[in-house]
Amino acid sequence: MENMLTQTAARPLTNDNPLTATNQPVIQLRDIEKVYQTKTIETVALNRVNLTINKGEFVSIMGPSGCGKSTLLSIIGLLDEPTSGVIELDGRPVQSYSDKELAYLRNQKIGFVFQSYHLINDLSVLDNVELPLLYRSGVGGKERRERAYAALDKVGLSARTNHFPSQLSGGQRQRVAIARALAGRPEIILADEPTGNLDSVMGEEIMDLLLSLNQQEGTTIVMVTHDEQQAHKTQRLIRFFDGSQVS
Ligand SMILES: Nc1ncnc2c1ncn2[C@@H]1O[C@H](COP(=O)(O)OP(=O)(O)OP(=O)(O)O)[C@@H](O)[C@H]1O
Repeated sequence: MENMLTQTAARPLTNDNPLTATNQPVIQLRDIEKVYQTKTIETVALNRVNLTINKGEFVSIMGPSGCGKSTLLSIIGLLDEPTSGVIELDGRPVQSYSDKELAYLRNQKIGFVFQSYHLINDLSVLDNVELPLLYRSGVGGKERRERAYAALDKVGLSARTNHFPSQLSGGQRQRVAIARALAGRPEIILADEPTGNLDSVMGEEIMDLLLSLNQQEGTTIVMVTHDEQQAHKTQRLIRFFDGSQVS
């Protein structure tokens, strides 16, 4: 593997670049409830969840199928709204942000990585990584390309920029998806079972990459996983059951 993040030199330690978790809350959930109502059934997906995640933390979330993990990530990532409760980002309730500020948070502060990669098969690796930057004001063509190359270099895929997703292994595809998130320079990465489709060797590689991002760049990571071993590599393991945090 060429030039993985794990092999790059750590950046100097500054307030913006902590090498370990800080005591500064970046995400706070207060009494979050999410109720899905269909014609026939009401499902309480999240039941009064209270959670604080500090800047620079790597937190994993585990729990049985249907206990609300993906709902929690969607709400933290501002893709979905809670039925009640307050979310604070950087100490400020999300409700107090303007639409413009919310769009900024969604697009720039937070990066998403999904189990099924969500790559576009007709686009090259480089174009996949550049794509979200097209929707960013203030990022011109030259900078887009530079950021995409840099992100692909970080995940060890600089030799694959002209490949298409179908020409890559599952682990490589997930690395492209991580590079796509990194090109946006997010402070927070929300990863929903990022190794769920991978065999154990490739899963380890992706996990090492996420650990390096957290340790070397200070990126806050919240990861849903079914893998106990991987969860134990993170700084904190939160268990959910039936919409509530149990430990
Ligand atoms: N759009 C929706 N409409 C109705 N019910 C929903 C909706 N999305 C999720 N649910 C329900 O909310 C509960 C929590 O779902 P969620 O996807 O958050 O669970 P999960 O822990 O991520 O599960 P898995 O591990 O299987 O992915 C489940 O009972 C699910 O059926």
